[in-house]
Amino acid sequence: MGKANIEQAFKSVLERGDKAFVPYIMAGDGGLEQLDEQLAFLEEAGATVVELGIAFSDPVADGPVIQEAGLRALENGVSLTAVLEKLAEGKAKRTIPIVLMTYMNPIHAYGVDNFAVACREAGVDGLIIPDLPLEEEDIIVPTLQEEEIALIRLAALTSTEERLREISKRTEGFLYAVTVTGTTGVRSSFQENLGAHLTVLQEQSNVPVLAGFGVSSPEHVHSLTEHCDGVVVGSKIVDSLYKNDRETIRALITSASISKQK
Ligand SMILES: O=P(O)(O)OC[C@@H](O)[C@@H](O)c1c[nH]c2ccccc12
Repeated sequence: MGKANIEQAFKSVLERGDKAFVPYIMAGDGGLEQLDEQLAFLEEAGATVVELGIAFSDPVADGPVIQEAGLRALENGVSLTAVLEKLAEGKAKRTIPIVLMTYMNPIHAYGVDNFAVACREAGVDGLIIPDLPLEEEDIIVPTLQEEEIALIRLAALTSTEERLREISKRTEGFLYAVTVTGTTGVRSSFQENLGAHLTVLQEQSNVPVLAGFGVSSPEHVHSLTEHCDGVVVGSKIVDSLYKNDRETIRALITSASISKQK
């Protein structure tokens, strides 16, 4: 359960020599009744952990593909409460760890302590909260620790060295190394010194380092995982799931699995 579940999932992938693959999907894109099947598909396709997004009216870090998926989810009437209920219902059927991605506003509306308890009851193992800076973490960290839920921190390319060290030290579950400046979404290439940046983060961090933002092809997965433990892929997965192009998703997930390609 919780943080330990995430740690175990990474451990077994990395110990067999594979890289970790974390797909991001928007909860309720296609209707919340699809969620259980979507999670089962990702688990069966070989994902390590799933990052599940909660639609929000003001998604500052999200690019166009994720924003549109969020609008579709909101049109389907999806809310944080509805997603947590759905996750709780399907909990016994899943083994793949779940990380929720939500902004602070819906958490405040829910009530911080109630939210942490509801996450545990729903089988949520970790959280990504992009608009929660290190300086404000105290409002939620103690209660997450009590419920043993990991808080995954984001390392930005623009952060100072000192800040990156602090983020690497504090993060739980994994370190989310953001590979580009700006919002989420497919990019054709990455900046030249990215490999060196990821290597520094790997050295500083006691947990796996995963690169995310702009990753959309097996080639990206191969080149990034030369410098880190795995990848997070959002827009490409969201787009492919919307088009029901499951083969593209399978191929992407398999590209992180070195043992399966031999
Ligand atoms: O879509 P991309 O470029 O593949 O990037 C992953 C990203 O979508 C996912 O991790 C995510 C969606 N919304 C976020 C907000 C902040 C940080 C990360 C995210």
